[in-house]
Amino acid sequence: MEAVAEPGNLAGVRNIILVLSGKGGVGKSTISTELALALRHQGKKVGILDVDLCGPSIPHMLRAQGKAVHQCDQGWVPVFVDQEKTISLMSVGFLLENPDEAVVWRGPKKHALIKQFVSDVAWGELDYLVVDTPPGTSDEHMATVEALRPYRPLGALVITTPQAVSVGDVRRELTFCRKTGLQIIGVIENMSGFACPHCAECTNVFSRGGGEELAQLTGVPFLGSVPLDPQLTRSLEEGRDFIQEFPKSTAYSALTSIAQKVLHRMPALLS
Ligand SMILES: Nc1ncnc2c1ncn2[C@@H]1O[C@H](COP(=O)(O)OP(=O)(O)OP(=O)(O)O)[C@@H](O)[C@H]1O
Ligand code: SF4
Repeated sequence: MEAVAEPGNLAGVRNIILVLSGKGGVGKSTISTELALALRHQGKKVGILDVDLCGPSIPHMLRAQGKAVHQCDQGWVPVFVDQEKTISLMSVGFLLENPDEAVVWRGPKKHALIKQFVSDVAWGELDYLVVDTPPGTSDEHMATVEALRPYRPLGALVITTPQAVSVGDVRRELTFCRKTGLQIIGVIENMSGFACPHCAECTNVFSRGGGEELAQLTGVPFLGSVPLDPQLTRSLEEGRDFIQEFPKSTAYSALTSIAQKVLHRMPALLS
């Protein structure tokens, strides 16, 4: 049986979720953020590790930009995004002098930071740690998976948009998971239709169902479709809690249903 290591700063973290996508801009950071908020609303304590070194957008989405990361005996203390301290966040965005400056580091420096993020953040007790990764399957993904592999349960959520070109990228992402021994929690289709802010109508701007079809073809669970919702875009822009503010929206139903499926699927990854 595979060894289960639970040392150091991840000792109090009960589940780790890696969020992956084949290409950029499909909503990986959006899903990471909203999943964390949805899990929090279901009473869970959640941490977010933003490993997207070149485009750390989560501090903005959670209105935490400009906050400072402090040091303690165990390493970095993550930033708490709410007063109740139910969501904590660590991002390279907190370490840059100018948050608009691009990270142009070479591979070894990126690897070192990822390793440090995995080992040196004092998360304390967490039900879920959501890890937002850069798009694709780069060296950074290898470094992240290698650093996190000893910790279980560890699973991957794969985000796609409905179009065939994005679905093709996801196929490569699933191959990456299989090759690196990463268990797949499921596939999520984002930007799946346009949810009208005035009525419940959902219009399929692009084709629909590519994510579900791919999940079926590859034997991976399909966790749900999240529509494009202008209220969600605005909430992310303004760093507001969409899950709290729009409980009647189609995107809310989709996101909370996905969070419940994740809660249900995680223990199964141990068996
Ligand atoms: N379901 C949705 N409804 C409305 N807006 C969305 C939705 N999903 C994503 N967006 C918007 O699309 C943009 C891209 O999303 P996001 O930054 O999450 O993508 P990403 O895959 O993380 O990108 P990157 O490749 O830069 O890491 C953001 O402005 C976000 O607000
Ligand atoms: S989506 Fe259709 S029904 Fe909804 S407000 Fe727009 S036009 Fe009206």
